[in-house]
This record gives sequence, C-alpha cells and structure tokens, in this order.
Amino acid sequence: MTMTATSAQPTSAIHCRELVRIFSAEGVEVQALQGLDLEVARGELTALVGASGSGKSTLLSILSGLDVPTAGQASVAGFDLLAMRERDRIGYRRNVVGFVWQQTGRNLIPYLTAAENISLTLAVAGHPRAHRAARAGELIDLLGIGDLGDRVPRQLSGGQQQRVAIAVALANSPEVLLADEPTGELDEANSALVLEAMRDVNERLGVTVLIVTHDPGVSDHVRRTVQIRDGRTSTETLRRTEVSDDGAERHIAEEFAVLDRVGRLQLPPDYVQALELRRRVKLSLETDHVQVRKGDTE
Ligand SMILES: Nc1ncnc2c1ncn2[C@@H]1O[C@H](COP(=O)(O)OP(=O)(O)OP(=O)(O)O)[C@@H](O)[C@H]1O
Repeated sequence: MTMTATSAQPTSAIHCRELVRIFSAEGVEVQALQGLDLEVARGELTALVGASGSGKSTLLSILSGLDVPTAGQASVAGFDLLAMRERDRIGYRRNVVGFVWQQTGRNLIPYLTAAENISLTLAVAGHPRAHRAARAGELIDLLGIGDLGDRVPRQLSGGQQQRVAIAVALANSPEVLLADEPTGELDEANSALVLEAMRDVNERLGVTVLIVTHDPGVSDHVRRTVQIRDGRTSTETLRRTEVSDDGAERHIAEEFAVLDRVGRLQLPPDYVQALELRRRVKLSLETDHVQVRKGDTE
C-alpha cells in the first residue's frame, strides 16, 4: 500500500476539529455536525453517546472513510480524511480501521462459518494461506469463541455473532476499531459480554476503540464517555476506581463540560431547565471558578 499517514497529531488515534457536515436535500440544508471536536488518544477505549439525530452515524461514516465532511479537520491514525484520495480509501478501510455494526447481518457472511468469515477477511487483504489459519486461530482464542469456529452465523446467539464480528474486524490488525451500536440488538447480559470483549481486546492488543451508541448504560463499561448533542461534543464522563486504605474499591464518575478551542461550552439541558436559563446569562469570574447566573428579565 502506498498510503502515507500525515504526522500532524502523532498521539491522537482520532482527531476531529470543528468538523462540519451539511446535507442538502431538495433545497433544505441539515447541519448534522456543527463544529465537532473530538480527540481520542492511541490505545484509548471511548464511548460516544447521543440521542437519535445527534450526529453519531454521520461522524462514524466520516471516520470509517465512507463519507467526506463539508469542513473542518478529521484524521484517524494520522490519515487525513479530507485530503485522502478516493483510491486510498479502500486501503484505509481494509487496513487502518475495523468496524463492528449493529446489524449482525452486516458484519458476517451468513453462509460461511465463524472461522471462514475471519479467513476470508485475511484472504481479501492478501495474506498467504498458511498465515490465515494461524491468525484466525489467534483471534478465535482471543475472543474466547473456540467452540464456535465451525458454526455459521444463524447457529450463534446475537452476542456470539458480535464477538465473531469483533474477530473479523481485528483480522487485519487495524489501529482503530469503530463500533456502531454494537449492542443495539442484544439483551443486557449479551451486551455486557460484548462490551467486555471490546475492553479486553483494547487492553490486550492496544487497539484504539470507539463505541458509538444511544445507550447511556455503555458508560458503566468504559473509562471515558463523550456525549454528543446537536452535532457537537457537549460533556464527558470520566470513571475511575479509588482504593481506600482498608482495600475497599470505590467507583467514581465525574462529568465535565467540553470547552472548545475558542472557549465555547454547552450547559447540560437539565441545568438550563432547572434555573430556567434563556437567551442571556450572567457570567462572573471568581478566583477559582466561573459563575453562570440567570440574566436580567426582559
Ligand atoms: N444523507 C442525509 N441527508 C439529509 N440529512 C441527513 C442525512 N444523514 C443524516 N441526516 C440528518 O443529520 C442529522 C444527524 O443524523 P445522524 O444519522 O448522524 O444521527 P444519529 O445520532 O446517528 O441518529 P440515530 O441514532 O437515529 O441513528 C439528523 O437530523 C438527520 O436527519
């Protein structure tokens, strides 16, 4: 492959700045992304959570190289997605990013076994036959699906299919794994298993993982959750575990507003509603914080 990554953001696996995507249909413009900023460090496991229509699928289409943004910056593993030539996109999608989609049917070929699905991905990428079997075996072990290798997708549960799909997505050792609602069709127990599998491959292989979902419950399984609202990242929740002197573990989740390059931030809607904030607010700079108060009534 002749593609070369630019080294603008060497520490970021995913870098989006002021990303804009405008769709025009029959003279009406929809701003699906309205200046979105997102940084995901190499090796990070992050969930991007947002309501329907917030722009998640639009962002994922751009990051997966299927769609091109209207303006802004977007790069994945150093590949500039605005500058990438059409013929490089195939190589990018094959070798740099892996995908797991919500619809299990989109991830796996229905008449091939789990092992054959993995091998086919390797064959398409030009790996020699001898290497394919060894790599398929490694991935099957990694995902704990050793007893499922000979089954076709309809003989697997939804959760098992998604674990095979993760193996398929990782077959070409991508730097970044993108998952679109990977638990959307699963019950709670299977969702937890699939999310644990994502966490496991992230920890063991160091692959960067971005899970896009409307399900806020995903944040229980990841350290960092970024909320997307109206085409922009709005708040982030970071989780950590503290161990006290007596050895007891405490899980702490803290929510942060995201400040963009020019100092803009979105207030969470429940804060806005609770204080009936409208149109204008009063800001005052205190020694260690900024105060936001209801503006004058008109
Ligand atoms: N091809 C398109 N043409 C016109 N508008 C579009 C197109 N794709 C998306 N949109 C609009 O852009 C906005 C964001 O859509 P998007 O599908 O990215 O949201 P989403 O968060 O993924 O929603 P969902 O969870 O329902 O899939 C929506 O208002 C949607 O109607």
